[in-house]
Amino acid sequence: MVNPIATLLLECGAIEFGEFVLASGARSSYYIDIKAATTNPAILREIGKAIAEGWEFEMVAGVAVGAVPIAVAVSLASGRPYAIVRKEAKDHGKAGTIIGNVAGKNVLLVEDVTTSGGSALYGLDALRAAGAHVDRVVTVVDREAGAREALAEKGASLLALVRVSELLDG
Ligand SMILES: O=P(O)(O)OC[C@H]1O[C@H](OP(=O)(O)OP(=O)(O)O)[C@H](O)[C@@H]1O
Ligand SMILES: O=C(O)c1cc(=O)[nH]c(=O)[nH]1
Repeated sequence: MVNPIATLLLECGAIEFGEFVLASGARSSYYIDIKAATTNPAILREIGKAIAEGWEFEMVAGVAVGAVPIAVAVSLASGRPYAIVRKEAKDHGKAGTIIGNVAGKNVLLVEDVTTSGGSALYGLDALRAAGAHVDRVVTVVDREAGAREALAEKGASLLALVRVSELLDG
């Protein structure tokens, strides 16, 4: 295994086999417990560094909850500000869906795992509606289950630190 992030995911036991229902409603015989990786500071730091060193951007953004620690790690590694896309709009205080001023910014959207791409598409639409320029999504693990194609239809490319086939095929 030459992909250092894939090695870290395997070492922390993030790949589990069993019966799982995914966010999209699909069923799967395996699950990438990405939170096992992103709650580990050493692994989170490496993920943040890999994304910060891999791509150019003015701001990084993530959809709550899973992508938030990743956006923060990328922000700390790059010195660039981050934004959070809420799953539900807040209706009190500074109401709204997006935390951070993304208008007119070249924003890199990050995801922890992509399966159907539903969460990434939601983030893309929300950021664009707020005036951000977003045409790239970087995911830690792409399950190679349609996200790439779904994002391409919206004019965005999906870039993955790890493809699930690398984890499953060894
Ligand atoms: O590509 P998709 O089919 O959208 O699936 C991937 C999404 O599913 C998971 O989120 P989940 O809804 O479990 O929420 P969480 O991040 O709040 O845990 C994961 O964190 C991704 O955001
Ligand atoms: O599609 C999902 O919901 C999903 C799949 C997976 O392997 N890991 C995860 O955290 N979410």
